[in-house]
Amino acid sequence: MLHIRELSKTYANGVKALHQINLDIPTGMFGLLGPNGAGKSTLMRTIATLQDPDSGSITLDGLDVLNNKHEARKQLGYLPQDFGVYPKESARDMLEHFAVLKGVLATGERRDLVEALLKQVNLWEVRNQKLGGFSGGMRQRFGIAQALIGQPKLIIVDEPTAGLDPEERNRFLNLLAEIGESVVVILSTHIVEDVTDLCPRMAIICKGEVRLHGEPRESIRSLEGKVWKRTVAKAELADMGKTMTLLSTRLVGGQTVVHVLSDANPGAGFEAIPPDLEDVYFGQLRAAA
Ligand SMILES: Nc1ncnc2c1ncn2[C@@H]1O[C@H](COP(=O)(O)OP(=O)(O)OP(=O)(O)O)[C@@H](O)[C@H]1O
Repeated sequence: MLHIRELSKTYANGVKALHQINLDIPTGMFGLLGPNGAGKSTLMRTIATLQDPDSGSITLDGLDVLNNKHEARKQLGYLPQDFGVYPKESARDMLEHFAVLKGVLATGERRDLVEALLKQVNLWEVRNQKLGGFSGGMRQRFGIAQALIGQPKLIIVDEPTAGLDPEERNRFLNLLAEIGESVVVILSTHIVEDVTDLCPRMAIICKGEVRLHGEPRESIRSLEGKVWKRTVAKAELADMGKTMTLLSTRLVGGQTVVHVLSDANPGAGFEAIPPDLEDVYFGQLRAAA
């Protein structure tokens, strides 16, 4: 279990990236959802002990992470947003190298570990190919393999599915879900579906603050009967925005479809629809605006 208490960070340029963040994150997949600039990467890097907060604490199964960074690093695996690889190295050689860095020094043990990891992330067949020729999905799965070295209790994955095609994305998320059966996995993303599909618990973070913390299903339930849909002419939108709480506006088959948040029917032509996590997310972003 990971506990984050009152974590705050203001950068030298005055940007308040984290403001008194409190989160409790149990074993399993935890989705950290937020728009660009919300503070997700700052939070991920802070949990990964790569940067210091101004104040606050983080404990992992009782270990004070910020004051025992060396010990904490042994217990965590991190796949950063901009995970770079040496393009001329093979997957196996590079993983061997990471294993050495993580202290797996005995040759036989390391060989067995690398083999097991490559099989786990489904890269065994391509183990001798150069990383430079890997697709985005293969690279991300390789990134997970390196994060798993040392059997970490906590895996931090920062925006891993951006740029992956649907098949690769599914494959990657299934792999994460499998891993999430036994360890804490924090998945930071701005893609709502990633969280809907996978995460029994989540938080929405915006402008450095936690806006919502709980179970996606519960949050969706709290909007039942309050989300309304209508197809509108573009010219109507500006006026609607003045009188109604617009959650989202989307082009569907060439027509603009709006979702509106309202306790009662907001007007002629609206129909009540079952809410989804996107409605929850946009509702929170609007409230934070
Ligand atoms: N080193 C830095 N110095 C100054 N400001 C920073 C620094 N790193 C991030 N910021 C700012 O802090 C805020 C939070 O950034 P952060 O990268 O944590 O957000 P994010 O949710 O990960 O966004 P993205 O999805 O765009 O990566 C942003 O306003 C960003 O511009």
